[in-house]
Amino acid sequence: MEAIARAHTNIALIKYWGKRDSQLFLPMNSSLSITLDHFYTETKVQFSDQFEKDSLLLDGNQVTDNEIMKVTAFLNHVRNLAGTKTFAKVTSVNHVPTAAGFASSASGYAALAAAASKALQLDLTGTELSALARQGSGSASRSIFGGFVEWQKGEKTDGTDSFATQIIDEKAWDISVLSVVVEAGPKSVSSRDGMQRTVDTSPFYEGWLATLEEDLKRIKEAIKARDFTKLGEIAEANALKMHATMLGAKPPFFYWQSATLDVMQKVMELRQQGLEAYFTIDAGPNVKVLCEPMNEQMMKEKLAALPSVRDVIVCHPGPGIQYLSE
Ligand SMILES: O=C(O)C[C@@](O)(CF)CCOP(=O)(O)OP(=O)(O)O
Repeated sequence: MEAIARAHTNIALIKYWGKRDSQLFLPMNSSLSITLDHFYTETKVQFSDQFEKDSLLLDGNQVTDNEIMKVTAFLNHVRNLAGTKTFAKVTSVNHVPTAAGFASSASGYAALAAAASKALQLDLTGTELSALARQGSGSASRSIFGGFVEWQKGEKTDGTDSFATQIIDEKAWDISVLSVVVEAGPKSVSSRDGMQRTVDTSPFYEGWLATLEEDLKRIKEAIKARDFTKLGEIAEANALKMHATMLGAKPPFFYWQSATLDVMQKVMELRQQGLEAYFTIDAGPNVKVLCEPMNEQMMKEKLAALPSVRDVIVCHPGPGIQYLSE
């Protein structure tokens, strides 16, 4: 029994940053993202009684024990749904600029959820697949769908109401998302550890949470109205608020390098000059710059000209889960 699936990465405009239940990957708040067309993970899963344990080949390399433990824990969810104890061989390839550490847990666990459930002939709905992928990595719940996607936090303690839904598909509104790759510095705190430390110790965390319902409501209005300015302003402010929370953590931490600030300041300067763009940043030094398609080439040239920028890849809204054959 085997299957292959492809899932694309996503960039959050309203960030997921903190869990209310770390076993079930239940978030403190709802989040909203754009699935990207250029970056994806392709994963093949084979179940066989011949296998004595789960194995994972990632980009042609065997992985660490910790990584295989996480995959086995995740596959146990799928095995429980299928009522089997069979082990699996997982082969995964990240089609992302690896040099930039773009290896995305979102596309990785979304592709794994889809391929593993398909291989075991579980005919899951998009909602069920999103809730399953969430238990591998929270942001993976969003990569099940294409276009603009909302992961509703849910209220139930068992997480059955915490899954993503598509707001508009990838063809409904074309926005340019420039992935700006800066110098890869020392390994920073993982998003999983970073959000946990922030929730546990930052006095700014409550203030962050208090603004999110309004941010989400207003950005959905902006999407409905195709109002790029409103969408960009909310997304940029939301990212900055998220990064502010970690500065108050114990011990404090941050992801930005000087190159990150170079890009942020250039985007603000260009906006002042009339070239409208907004930035968002996740748990790393790289920056995603939002602009309208008519400005993407100019933006790409301006950003690529910064000495600390290594690469600029132009993305657009991309598709949800795809099943492939050999
Ligand atoms: O994507 C976002 O909403 C914002 C972030 O990227 C950070 F900026 C968080 C992603 O966290 P994830 O890797 O999904 O954590 P997990 O559930 O502990 O695996």
